[in-house]
Amino acid sequence: DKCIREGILSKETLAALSKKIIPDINKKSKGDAGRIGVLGGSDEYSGAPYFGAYSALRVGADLVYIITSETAAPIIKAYSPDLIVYSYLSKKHSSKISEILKKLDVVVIGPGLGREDEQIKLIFDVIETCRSLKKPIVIDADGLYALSKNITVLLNYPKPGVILTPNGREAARLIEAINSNATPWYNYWGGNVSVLVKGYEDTCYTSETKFNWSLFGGGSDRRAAGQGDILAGALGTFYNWALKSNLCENGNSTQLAQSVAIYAAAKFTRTCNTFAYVENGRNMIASDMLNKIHTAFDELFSS
Ligand SMILES: NC(=O)C1=CN([C@@H]2O[C@H](COP(=O)(O)OP(=O)(O)OC[C@H]3O[C@@H](n4cnc5c(N)ncnc54)[C@H](O)[C@@H]3O)[C@@H](O)[C@H]2O)[C@@H](O)CC1
Ligand SMILES: Nc1ncnc2c1ncn2[C@@H]1O[C@H](COP(=O)(O)OP(=O)(O)OP(=O)(O)O)[C@@H](O)[C@H]1O
Repeated sequence: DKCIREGILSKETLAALSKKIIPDINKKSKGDAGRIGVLGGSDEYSGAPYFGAYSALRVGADLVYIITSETAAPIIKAYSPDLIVYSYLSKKHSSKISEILKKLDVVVIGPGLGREDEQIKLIFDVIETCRSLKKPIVIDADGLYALSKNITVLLNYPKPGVILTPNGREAARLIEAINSNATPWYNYWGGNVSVLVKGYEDTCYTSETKFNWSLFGGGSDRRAAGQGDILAGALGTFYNWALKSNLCENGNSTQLAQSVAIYAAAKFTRTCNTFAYVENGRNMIASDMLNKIHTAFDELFSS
């Protein structure tokens, strides 16, 4: 079946590389398979950071931390005892946030963050802290809204880089904010920032065009709220694993690691969607996809 438009990476190569990044689980210590943080949640949205964090954990990170608002924290704790939830998502706790960021492998910014000025400014500070710590980050949802309000904040972000995951509308907002014809918009921030534009086709753009691809097929027609959050959390875990795998024989390529992690997360989310849709039909919701993580993971990544 022809369901990927190829750069130099064929869909077979992407599938093989995404299997290669999955770490062994034997003889490891807690933390070796990843410490992922999700910054998001607000008065309105407690589900989005939960979906993201739970997905990162179920995909295989050992420890997943949520940094969220005081209002969302107790709600998320009640959803799951498996997540570590801090109620520090406010300016007054900046130093506590920085301490938590230091121990993370990947930081996922944005699910359910909301669009209050205070939270948006806080995200700019978080990005600056991540830059100085050279933390890989994934930015989704309202994190992308924040980025559109200060589009230069990611310029020349250092390795191991950033992955942005806009839906069509969020991509349009970023393009409007960039407002330049000088370069393809997705290369605006420099070589270490890659972009997944989600939709009927998922398209991966890196600064190395040879690692770009587009994926369609699978999934279902059901567009339940929260699917993007599931993708962003899973991507946090896959990105960490891809960075730690030696995918290139000659040195490490950030862009290849990003491309493979994005492929793993996009394909995984579509496969969870397919399985959940088969069982629930048009009544499917994002929580049904969380129940299909094991089956989807086995289908895609077991050797
Ligand atoms: N259970 C929850 O707590 C959820 C919270 N969410 C959060 O809600 C916040 C806002 O996200 P939204 O996606 O609503 O914000 P957007 O500003 O991206 O979308 C606003 C509205 O635009 C429309 N839209 C979205 N994508 C479109 C597209 N490609 N083409 C045309 N129209 C489109 C939708 O009707 C949407 O309600 C985010 O922080 C997000 O994480 C969502 O993740 C859904 C689940
Ligand atoms: N028309 C479509 N057909 C098939 N799959 C789709 C379609 N639109 C989105 N998807 C898939 O759904 C997943 C999430 O994308 P979506 O556009 O729903 O994100 P989002 O709007 O950020 O989600 P959220 O509701 O969590 O904010 C991706 O894996 C994407 O490939």
